[in-house]
Amino acid sequence: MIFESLPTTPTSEELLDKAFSRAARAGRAKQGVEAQQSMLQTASNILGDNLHNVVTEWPDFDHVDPFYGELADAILREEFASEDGVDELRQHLSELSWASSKTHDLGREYIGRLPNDAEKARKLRKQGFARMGSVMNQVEDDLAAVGAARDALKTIPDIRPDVPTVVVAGYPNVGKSSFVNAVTNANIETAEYPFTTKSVDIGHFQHERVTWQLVDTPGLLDRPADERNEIEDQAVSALTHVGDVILFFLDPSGTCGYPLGDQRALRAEVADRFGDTPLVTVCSKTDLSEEVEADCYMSVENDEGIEETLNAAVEAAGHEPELPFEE
Ligand SMILES: Nc1nc2c(ncn2[C@@H]2O[C@H](COP(=O)(O)OP(=O)(O)OP(=O)(O)O)[C@@H](O)[C@H]2O)c(=O)[nH]1
Repeated sequence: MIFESLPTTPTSEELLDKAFSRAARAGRAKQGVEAQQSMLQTASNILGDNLHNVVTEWPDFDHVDPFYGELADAILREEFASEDGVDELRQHLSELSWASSKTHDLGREYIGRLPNDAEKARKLRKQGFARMGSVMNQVEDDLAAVGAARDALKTIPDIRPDVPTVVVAGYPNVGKSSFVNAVTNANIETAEYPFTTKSVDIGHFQHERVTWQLVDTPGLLDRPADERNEIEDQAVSALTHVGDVILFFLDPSGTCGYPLGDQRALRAEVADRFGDTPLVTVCSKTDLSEEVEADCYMSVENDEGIEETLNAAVEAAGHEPELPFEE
């Protein structure tokens, strides 16, 4: 997952400690003005390079897969408590970019101004350090925000946008997880969305030597849109980028507790939200009730129709990917 490899972001204080202690060590190895020069060089390099690294470790959001882009935006809007998610992160990163150049420049500037007198040089070096310290104070909040963003995004559910994906939807208790468990041999990873108590269950199944993802999203695609908050809604929007087909569960048995009319209304809403993504309706729990109109029929209880349901979903997705996905 793209945000997984982001290293911990240092704080301003940590960077200053590191820069000044290394500088002191470098200074001790030299004498007089040279010692001051070496200290300025070391401190500005450490600050400038580390800040630069913090910035360049981030992917370019213009080229991030839309699933991750949109999900990251939702998570960051929550994290920053602001309308701007990724845009706000970009602003913090550009402040850090500025600070990176500024600390490098200050190093150069003060080295250029060092007088020949060792004591005067020491005073000027101290002044240079104070200015670097003030730059770091200015970006303290930016570093903290970038660090918080990194911590929040690190836990994004590990859904792979490049793997063909069946998204499961339908009201609670209609049999979604029983089906997902049945086809994935209960080999399910559960990941929490970092911004909500909602989780996502990701399983895999093989179809003609191709690995597919099966994604269930309890709390998101199992209720009407007006019960989702704005950020949950954006998570749904992110899901529209990964789903190759929606498998919608209709449970006519009455055991799930939702009338068929409500279930059909949810289906219409989900279909609408996913736009051109094909939707396959599966009538579940056929051992319990009369069948209603659907594309396929299934009873996990009787182990009937499971393979057919998978085949219908894969066929509706309408494409076989070129490369099998290896774990
Ligand atoms: N008789 C019968 N019961 C089923 C079948 N499939 C699922 N169930 C039962 O229906 C209940 C709900 O099934 P789940 O698979 O948990 O439903 P879900 O849609 O994943 O529900 P949430 O996890 O709450 O979203 C469970 O008690 C299952 O054992 C079936 O084919 N026949």
